[in-house]
Amino acid sequence: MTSSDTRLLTHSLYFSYGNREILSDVSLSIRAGEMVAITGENGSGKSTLLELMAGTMTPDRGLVERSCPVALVVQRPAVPAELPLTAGDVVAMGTWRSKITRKQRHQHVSRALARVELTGFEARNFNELSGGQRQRVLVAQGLVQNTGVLLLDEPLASMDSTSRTLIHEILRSEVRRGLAVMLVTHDEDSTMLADRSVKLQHHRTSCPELQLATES
Ligand SMILES: Nc1ncnc2c1ncn2[C@@H]1O[C@H](COP(=O)(O)OP(=O)(O)OP(=O)(O)O)[C@@H](O)[C@H]1O
Repeated sequence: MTSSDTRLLTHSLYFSYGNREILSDVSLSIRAGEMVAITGENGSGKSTLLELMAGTMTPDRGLVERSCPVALVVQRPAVPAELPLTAGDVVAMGTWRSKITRKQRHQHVSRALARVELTGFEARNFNELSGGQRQRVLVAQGLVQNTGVLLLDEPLASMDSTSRTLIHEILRSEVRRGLAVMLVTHDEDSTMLADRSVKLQHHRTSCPELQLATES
């Protein structure tokens, strides 16, 4: 790690699906108390990059360094429609690392659902919620993990403006408390809210601030 408050670092990542190159020489980092937006066209490799950073996929070449546990909030979780998982179950999945009692687990889940304004939704079937409500449940699952890094894959995609504002406020408040947040987004407001943004293009990252610095 280059600096003591760096939470996650990627060194020259390369990744291909078969012989199709997706990421080439991607290096980036995120510090404690920082929010970074990852942008780029559909298919540019944003979700793949998050999976590599979270460790749920392995790069072909390059290195990911993590100074703390990392939570990943995926875009669409693999919850089969016939599996009767409740919103509470989905949030509780985020507590698997914690050695806590059943009662404490229940309290953590209720608190996380209350934060995303879904109090009383605990016993509701996850697959019967609206798209925006499901996304709020997933954000709650990310928050309940209490990690040092939170990676979110398009967390606001199906949300109305009230929910977007709520999630923005929650994320900013977590960042103020020292969380490192990296979110994939196509949403201008989220990009504006981030401390910096990194664009994936032609398999690589382009960093607007660095480009401006070299142009001037
Ligand atoms: N399991 C897979 N096998 C083969 N190709 C894949 C697989 N997953 C993704 N891809 C391909 O890799 C490329 C990058 O996908 P990825 O989902 O990382 O992009 P993205 O930038 O997150 O896209 P979007 O903005 O549409 O969510 C796409 O062309 C996609 O079709």
